[in-house]
Amino acid sequence: MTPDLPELLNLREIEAAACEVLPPAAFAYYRGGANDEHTLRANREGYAALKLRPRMLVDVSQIDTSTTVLGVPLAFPVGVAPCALHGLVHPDAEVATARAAASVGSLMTLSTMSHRTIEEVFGAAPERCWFQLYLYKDREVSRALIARAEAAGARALVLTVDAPHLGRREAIIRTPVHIEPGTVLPNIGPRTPGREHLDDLAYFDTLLDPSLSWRDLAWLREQTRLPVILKGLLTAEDAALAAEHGCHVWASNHGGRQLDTAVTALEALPEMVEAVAGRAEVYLDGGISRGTDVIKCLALGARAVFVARPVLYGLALAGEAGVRRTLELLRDEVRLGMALCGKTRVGELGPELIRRSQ
Ligand SMILES: Cc1cc2nc3c(=O)[nH]c(=O)nc-3n(C[C@H](O)[C@H](O)[C@H](O)COP(=O)(O)O)c2cc1C
Ligand SMILES: CC(C)CC(=O)C(=O)O
Repeated sequence: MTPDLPELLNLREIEAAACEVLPPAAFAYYRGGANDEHTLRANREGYAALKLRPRMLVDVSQIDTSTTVLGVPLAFPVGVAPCALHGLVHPDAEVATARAAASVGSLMTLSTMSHRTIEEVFGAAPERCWFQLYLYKDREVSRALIARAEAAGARALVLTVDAPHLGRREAIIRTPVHIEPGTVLPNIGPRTPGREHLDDLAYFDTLLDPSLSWRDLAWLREQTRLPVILKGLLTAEDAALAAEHGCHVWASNHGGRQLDTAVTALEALPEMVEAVAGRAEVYLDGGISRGTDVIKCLALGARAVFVARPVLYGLALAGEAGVRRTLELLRDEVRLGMALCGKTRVGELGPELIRRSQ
């Protein structure tokens, strides 16, 4: 029997409980990483290797975990990363996630590959949504999505740049994702004739534009006035280029789902923050499951972090309430962790808080 939400004391327990109830194809799709899953594991393991240097005898009777991301106020420095196909595990899909995020003062990044429409999701979390864009070969379809996201109130556009093709996720080769016949995936348009035999992710792969390059950012700028964030960068070189192109930076290896053995975003963060040199905001995702993970990322220069799988697991367990429980656990852990580090505001989290283990 699935335990009640209050009995699940941390994100790992939420994951374990969700994995018991997930349908096999959703489990394979949500959990999996690319190839041998080295990067997937490294994402999690990296946080424990970084040791904290807490300060004592600081008045921590008042802790303020709030911050802003591109002007959006966050009650704590954690947002929801874009994830495709929330509807595999809950009928309210991305609407439930958006509501939960808004209810705790977080932020929802809506994936291009969603079950629910941009307007439905953004309506559930006004002023608290970003739109994640996968650029299609068919620019006209992408242009229309950008216009709709902007009209519906998106506060930023997140262009995913680490997936010219989908990585090789062997779990979903074995157990492919097939959406129920008759289900409309609102942002992918009708099937291209001749591609009907493909499963939904293999089909999505055929829509992506592998020619996407820095030159396309000029086209993107012409389509929108929204701030643009490049998601999936992992080097100082690319972070510097992003800032030169007027974009913000989202350090990520896509949850170990793209290039296996790629560096972790946590490892890459210090060089990226240095390269950006304050010209852009820098965010991070990958493997976050504890408040101390969040604190370490902020100490190394991230403005905020994002979580993907933990949110999907909360959704699978209990819809909106499950996502809320996931985010509340992180929020409370961030607050306690800051107090135990002797820090009262996120602005006080700096590199002196971290000691690298030998
Ligand atoms: C099931 C699933 C679907 C995802 N879908 C998207 C997506 O549509 N767009 C995107 O940019 N990233 C997508 N990602 C990557 C996440 O945004 C994130 O970068 C990654 O999962 C790392 O976070 P995590 O370790 O908290 O899962 C997806 C990840 C998962 C697990
Ligand atoms: C539709 C997919 C390409 C979503 C994705 O980014 C992922 O599965 O990692």
